[in-house]
Amino acid sequence: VVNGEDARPHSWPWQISLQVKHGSRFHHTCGGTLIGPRWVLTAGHCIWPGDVYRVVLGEHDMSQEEGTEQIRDVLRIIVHPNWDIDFVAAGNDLALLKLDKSPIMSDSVGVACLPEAGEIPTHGTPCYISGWGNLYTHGPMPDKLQQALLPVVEHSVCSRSDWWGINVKSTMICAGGDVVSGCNGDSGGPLNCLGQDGRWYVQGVTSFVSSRVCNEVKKPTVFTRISAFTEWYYNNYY
Ligand SMILES: CC(C)C[C@H](NC(=O)[C@H](CCCC[NH3+])NC(=O)C(F)(F)F)C(=O)Nc1ccc(C(C)C)cc1
Repeated sequence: VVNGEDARPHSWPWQISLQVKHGSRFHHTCGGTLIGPRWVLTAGHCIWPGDVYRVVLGEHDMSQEEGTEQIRDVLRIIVHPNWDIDFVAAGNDLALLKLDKSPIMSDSVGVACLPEAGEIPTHGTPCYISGWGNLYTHGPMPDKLQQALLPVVEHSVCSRSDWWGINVKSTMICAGGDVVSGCNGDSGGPLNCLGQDGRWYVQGVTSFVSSRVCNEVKKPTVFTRISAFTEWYYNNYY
């Protein structure tokens, strides 16, 4: 997250760290959201065939053992059938991970609220991105979970030719601007938006930013719109 701040620990209890095994060690590669006791939603582009993953829940500071961390193995990975790493602009950048067993729910670990099918967050809805991604383009990863307020940019603006043009589809949400943005490593994490009922809903899964600079002017962060895939994840969730 570029130009964000340390999140209050465990204020986004559905935020997970997806970690990939290299040699004998695991390291953070993407964010994700706990959407059910044994199910995590992340980005399709976070998954590489043949890699071994694990999920860390209740994490805040990656450099400390805080006593709230819970580690789970990934039993099954279901990447959206229409995700294609060579056609990021087509969208469908989603994957479901089934955990070996449910984490223990607590103040630090909880399941996210998801939007109704087809719900579109309106222009200017307050949404926070959260993640352990780079603090700036090609910059370092933080130890503590970061967050930043990213107002929603409506599709009609985001799809202008000097913005994302045809690369942004109606199954995506744009949010943020030229100061705050997601960055590498935030992929797959949640876009947390305030609902009318005063609860936080995860409306998006962090998908892409400009390949030139994470917080490029007129290139807001682009998220997969979860409410466009309700049927897919319910059908795969058992
Ligand atoms: C150096 C990094 C920031 C490069 C940049 N990476 C990204 O945007 C990566 C993964 C993108 C999936 C495809 N590899 N996502 C992120 O960094 C995220 F913001 F989500 F955290 C990128 O490739 N961006 C990109 C790729 C394709 C498009 C097409 C839609 C034109 C647009 C942007």
